[in-house]
Amino acid sequence: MTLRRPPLPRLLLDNVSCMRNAQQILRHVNVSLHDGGALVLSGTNGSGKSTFLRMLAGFSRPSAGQILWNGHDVTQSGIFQQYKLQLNWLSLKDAVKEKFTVLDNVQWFELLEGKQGKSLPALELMGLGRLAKDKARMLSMGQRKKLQLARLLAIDRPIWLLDEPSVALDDDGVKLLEYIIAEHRKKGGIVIVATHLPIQIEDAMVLRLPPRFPRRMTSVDLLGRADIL
Ligand SMILES: Nc1ncnc2c1ncn2[C@@H]1O[C@H](COP(=O)(O)OP(=O)(O)OP(=O)(O)O)[C@@H](O)[C@H]1O
Repeated sequence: MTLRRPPLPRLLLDNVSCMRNAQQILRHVNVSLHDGGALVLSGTNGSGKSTFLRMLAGFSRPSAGQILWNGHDVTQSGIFQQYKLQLNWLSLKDAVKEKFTVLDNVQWFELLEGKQGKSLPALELMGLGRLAKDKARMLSMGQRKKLQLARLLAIDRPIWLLDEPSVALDDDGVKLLEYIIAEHRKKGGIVIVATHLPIQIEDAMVLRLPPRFPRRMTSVDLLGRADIL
């Protein structure tokens, strides 16, 4: 009888800690995600959800531990180049160009990705098909969020990092978000969502970050306080 090794997790956080502005935000986090997996980061304002996502996106490094993609440390430069091409990042800054049409705002990202043909179907799925030719400045906040979600679908990368994806969406919009997340996972995609709002994601791991409290000022803070210098 041959013993098969279990498959490596696609993404593994191995005892990861993270600092921001000289304060510890995450301590010794261990998470393993296989294809089709989902992780929900919850917690109060300022608890570190966005910091966690930024670290996964490579904007900062863990202060301890490792983030492994297919078993490789993502902070190694050769690996990082490949890893970042797996990521689809939805942030609170929507990067919507108001003078461009709604369609151009999605198609531009798709073209940068070397892809074509998915932007209009993605906008239609998100209920923005009829606004495709309108200038993006005409969109409401919820519609702008749907435009961002259409970009996720058009770019179509495997690991979604979503920072507060349901903010500004109405109930039907949230259901649509939950639907596209479920469909992405069915195709083997991984989804990591930071949110303080309820969201239905089947079998998702939930990591609740503890609240953070005001702390003593650091030298970094003091340098930024002109009033006390
Ligand atoms: N640009 C920054 N520079 C330094 N510190 C920051 C910066 N942005 C946030 N922080 C600090 O990092 C900590 C975590 O913030 P973060 O934005 O990750 O929290 P969050 O859980 O995403 O909050 P929210 O629910 O309000 O979006 C907070 O204490 C915050 O003050």
